Amino acid sequence: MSPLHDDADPGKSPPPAGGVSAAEQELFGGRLRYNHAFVHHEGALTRMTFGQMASALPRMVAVVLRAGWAVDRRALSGLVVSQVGQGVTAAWGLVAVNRVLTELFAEGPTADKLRQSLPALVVLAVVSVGTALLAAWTTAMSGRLEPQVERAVATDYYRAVTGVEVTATEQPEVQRILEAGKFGTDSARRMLGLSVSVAGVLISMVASAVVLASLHWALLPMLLAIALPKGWGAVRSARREYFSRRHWVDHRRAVATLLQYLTLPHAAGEIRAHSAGRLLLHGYEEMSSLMESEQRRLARAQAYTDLVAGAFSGIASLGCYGVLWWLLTSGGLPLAVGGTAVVAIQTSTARLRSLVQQVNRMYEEMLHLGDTEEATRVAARHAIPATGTPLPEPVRAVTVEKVSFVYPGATTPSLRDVSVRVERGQVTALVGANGSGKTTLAKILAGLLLPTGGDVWWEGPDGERVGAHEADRAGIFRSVGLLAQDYPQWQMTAATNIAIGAGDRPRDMTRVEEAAHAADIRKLVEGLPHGWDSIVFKGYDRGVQLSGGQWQKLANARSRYRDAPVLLVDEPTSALDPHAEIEAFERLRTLADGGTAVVLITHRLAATATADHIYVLDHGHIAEHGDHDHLMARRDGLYRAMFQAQAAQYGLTTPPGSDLPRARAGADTGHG
Ligand SMILES: Nc1ncnc2c1ncn2[C@@H]1O[C@H](COP(=O)(O)OP(=O)(O)OP(=O)(O)O)[C@@H](O)[C@H]1O
Repeated sequence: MSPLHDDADPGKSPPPAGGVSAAEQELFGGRLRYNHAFVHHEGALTRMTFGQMASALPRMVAVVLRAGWAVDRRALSGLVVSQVGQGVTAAWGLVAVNRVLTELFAEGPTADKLRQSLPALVVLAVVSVGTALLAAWTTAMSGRLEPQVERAVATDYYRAVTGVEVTATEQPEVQRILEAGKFGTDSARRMLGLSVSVAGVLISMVASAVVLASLHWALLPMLLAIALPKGWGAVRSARREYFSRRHWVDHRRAVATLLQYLTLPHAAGEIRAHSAGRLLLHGYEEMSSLMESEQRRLARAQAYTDLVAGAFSGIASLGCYGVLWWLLTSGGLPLAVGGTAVVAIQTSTARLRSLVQQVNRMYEEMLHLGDTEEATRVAARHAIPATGTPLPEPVRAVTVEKVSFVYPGATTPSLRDVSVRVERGQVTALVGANGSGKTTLAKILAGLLLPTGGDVWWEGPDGERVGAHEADRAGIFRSVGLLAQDYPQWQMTAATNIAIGAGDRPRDMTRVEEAAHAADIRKLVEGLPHGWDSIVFKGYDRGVQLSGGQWQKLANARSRYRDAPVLLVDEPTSALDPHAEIEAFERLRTLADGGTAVVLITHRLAATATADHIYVLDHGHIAEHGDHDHLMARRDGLYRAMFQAQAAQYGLTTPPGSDLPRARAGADTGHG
């Protein structure tokens, strides 16, 4: 029996040997730790000494402030003014305390001393009201600014990420950097909040320091001596936490995935029918308990660091009060000044405690924000070029010429020396066994992948042509409608599911309805209680559940709505019933007859019988091509063998030499 299936309480079981849980081993095939990239990243970070980090902090604060300045200058200016104001009130408060103490410690009757100290007491009261008002202003302004800064940083990041070449996102290193950047977008918000309060505390501490130094110069270094060990401890703990988080990122993601599956509507049936829930939940418990052991390790290390920092800070406080004692007894400091110094040291150490906590968090947020910055930089480096040679107008044909393609990290090419011609007014079919390269070729035609060898030529009416490598890629995307094999199911309205096919154009409901009609889904959508505004996901108020085939029709409508000269459809009928399937293929034929270049990828060879040209892929190269009759005439041909195998399923195999059965679509339309 697998270790995952015993009834032991995973929370109580000891950490597994080698740090790999049975769940990790069984569900994910081994240890999930951020190794290669982590080491690389850590290398860069460990070079960042305390001093380097101290200088990086203002730079990151500047990033956040710049974003704040760009989105809401008034709120940012309000924040700065209120913070400086609070520093000034803190200094005034100390000066007023000093006045009050000086008056109270002076010679004379108590009533006189109280009267003399009254103005300073009034100043103290005004200062505290002023501080409260300024604090309220700070809260209002930062509440206004923080979400805007988060939005600005997140928008920059996601804009950059969605513009990255698909090939680059296939590189694990790039993928990880882009993924890590996700965590820093809300760090920008927290960073701003923390920067504001850290700035507030710092300003009031500087104000206290100035007042202290003006009372006696020796008091200032003492305050620093108390502060430094705590600062060191904070940075050390934050770095440790950050490294741990990076190291465990894959493990965390896997645990989150396990939980996600448990509530995923798509998986609900299998989870129950296959009893997968128990396995997943047990896996979750076991993997989380491994993370808990890491949390315990971190807590122990942090406690130790806090102890060391606290000890040094305590020794410094002791020294500070000793010097104060000595100054008072030796007559170097008046008693009233000593009293003020005690108040200043007390308030400063309280502020210091909160400063340390906030700097600690700020430091960690800074590292995450740094990841977002790095992700945005890497995304820019791998971005799809924004410019290029415009495509000929109108496009008449696309020629794939001696194209090879190797996926990043792959050892063998997925396409080898492939040449294909796609013309408007024709249906071009790509067929072949699983993994033979059809989808890869479609992605290359769509401009999503650039060939590693050869090129794809976009041809105009007079034979002028532009290669995909130097072409304006946005122009290629505009010229292609795509129905991918694993098309997305947008959990939005039915109308959006079609209109999102042309996200670069304003929505045109008449065309949405036409596209839906062409894909045989219009009647169904219009019959829903909320029609086009129905959300095609059950979790919402206006939510409805579509069947697999209905989803596929919606996706078909989407690719139609794009209304591009080239339409690439990858298994467009895999979920359709036989009648719907035949109709769908007939509609593709009609579309081609109307002037579209239709590229059809399918395993339903009855449909390819009507195609104008068929390319048969085998292990990444074109093994055969021609029309249906031509390919069927090849006695030992791959296409013929596949066609016969499919026909045999229906008991339609004919004796050698006799005519092979024709597909209904082909027979009906007379093509092929
Ligand atoms: N993102 C990827 N990274 C690495 N290799 C890939 C990737 N996508 C596909 N491949 C590999 O490229 C080869 C061709 O895959 P492709 O998806 O193009 O085949 P296909 O002909 O469309 O298959 P199917 O009929 O199963 O859809 C396969 O060996 C596959 O493993």
